[in-house]
Amino acid sequence: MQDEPECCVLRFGHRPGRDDRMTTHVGLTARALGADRVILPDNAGQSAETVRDITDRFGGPFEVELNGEQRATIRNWEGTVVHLTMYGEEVQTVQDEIREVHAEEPILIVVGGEKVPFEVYDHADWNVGVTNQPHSEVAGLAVFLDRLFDGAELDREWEGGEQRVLPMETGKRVVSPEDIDEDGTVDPAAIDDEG
Ligand SMILES: C[S@@+](CC[C@H](N)C(=O)[O-])C[C@H]1O[C@@H](n2cnc3c(N)ncnc32)[C@H](O)[C@@H]1O
Repeated sequence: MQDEPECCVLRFGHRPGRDDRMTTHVGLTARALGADRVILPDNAGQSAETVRDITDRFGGPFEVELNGEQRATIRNWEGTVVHLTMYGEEVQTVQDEIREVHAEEPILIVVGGEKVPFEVYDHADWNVGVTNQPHSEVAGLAVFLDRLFDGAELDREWEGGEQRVLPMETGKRVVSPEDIDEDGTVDPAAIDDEG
């Protein structure tokens, strides 16, 4: 997040068609929950477009990169590499140590799709399990980011974009960022009820 060393998510592997929604959701979850960048495989162009479009509409900063050299990106990462896997160490055991290291250096969080090769396990500084049960890369990423940022990502401020959602008990309210004062007050005339 802002004012910290970079947090980047790498989606390892992508099967066009079958993985489209999952890969898109990895990108959207990375953006929403505090990462600065997502690296998607170069055959995931449609997912990249969707995540960029959401960033344009709802704000950033957040970078989306397409990169076919995934193994090299992991190997050459200058910082800490965390690989999320059901076979890894318990997140609750290693989260404090990873948070301390991330305060000093960039972190690359690798999530798989299809089978992840052993060299990724071998190269990672930490292989981390969000439980040791099989589930999904999106769920694992969400829990891990929340543990990494200790909940601070929920209060993140967004810059730019075209719209902000106003949280409310019932219904949907969306305004333009320009209609929100620095103290968070919203111009009542700007409120656009969407039903
Ligand atoms: C559906 S799994 C498929 C894993 C694949 N069959 C393999 O053996 O490498 C896709 C991804 O979800 C993530 N994942 C699944 N369960 C997880 C868990 N318990 N903790 C952390 N990540 C998990 C991992 O990143 C994994 O690569």
